[in-house]
Amino acid sequence: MRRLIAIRNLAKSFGGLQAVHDCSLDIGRGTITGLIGPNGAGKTTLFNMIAGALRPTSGQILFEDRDIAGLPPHALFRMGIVRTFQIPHEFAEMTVIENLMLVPQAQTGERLLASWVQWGRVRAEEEENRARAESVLDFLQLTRLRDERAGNLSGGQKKLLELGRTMMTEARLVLLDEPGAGVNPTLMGELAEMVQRLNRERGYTFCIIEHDMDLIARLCDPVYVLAEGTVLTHGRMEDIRRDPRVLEAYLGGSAETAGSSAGSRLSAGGAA
Ligand SMILES: Nc1ncnc2c1ncn2[C@@H]1O[C@H](COP(=O)(O)OP(=O)(O)OP(=O)(O)O)[C@@H](O)[C@H]1O
Repeated sequence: MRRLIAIRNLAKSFGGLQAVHDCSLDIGRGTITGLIGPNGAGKTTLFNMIAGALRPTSGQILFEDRDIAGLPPHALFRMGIVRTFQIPHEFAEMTVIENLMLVPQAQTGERLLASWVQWGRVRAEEEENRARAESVLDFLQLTRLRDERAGNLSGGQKKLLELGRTMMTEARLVLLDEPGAGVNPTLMGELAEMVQRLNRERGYTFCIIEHDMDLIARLCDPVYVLAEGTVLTHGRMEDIRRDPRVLEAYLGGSAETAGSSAGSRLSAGGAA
């Protein structure tokens, strides 16, 4: 498997707290890689560093062998690293299709002078953009909601729209932050299917943080387990579920936080 991302000895401290340390992992090209771990394990901090929202204290993030650690989000976006958020950030007053058409960067139409002197080209770009947005809606089976205000969508539909927004870019690596949070089981199934199709048919590589272990088991291979800021183990979910060190990490985490049953989180049918 060729690597798309190689993280080497990554660390991030907040004052005296080492949120991530000695963290090394690979994201293979064309994989759907999962990232799990108890609360406070450092998953979001790691995502923030890959997406450029946080500058690492030390270590490397190699994207196709180029060190991208510390590059700003817009530079990473241009390279095809796209992050979607736990809370979808649609423009509520705009329609679904308008939300999609907003995404492409640096269109000719956004440059005032160009819009005066290159009117034909601007029109052509806009038509191309609209056609792409229509095909995204078709792919996500959201065409019936094309002219709906995005603010009126359900939580799960907003997540599909968020996935659609990544499809309007030249995404190479999509970082999905808890796609399953707050989504009903039917839409969860649709979302999972879309991720699989984007992976299979469009060659997107995904890295997913998720507390729903069934969703992780369904989608991800490999799965990395983070605990106390570093990689505890990685492998297939069915092996990870049986790993006593993983159970131990979750038991420790749950004792400090929610107090829920760590065993049931990891067993089939349980969410963290
Ligand atoms: N901006 C920050 N300033 C100070 N401490 C932070 C900051 N962000 C995260 N931390 C701390 O870093 C540690 C790792 O947090 P992080 O959010 O990365 O964990 P997580 O695995 O994503 O947890 P969860 O599953 O609960 O979202 C925690 O102890 C957290 O309190």
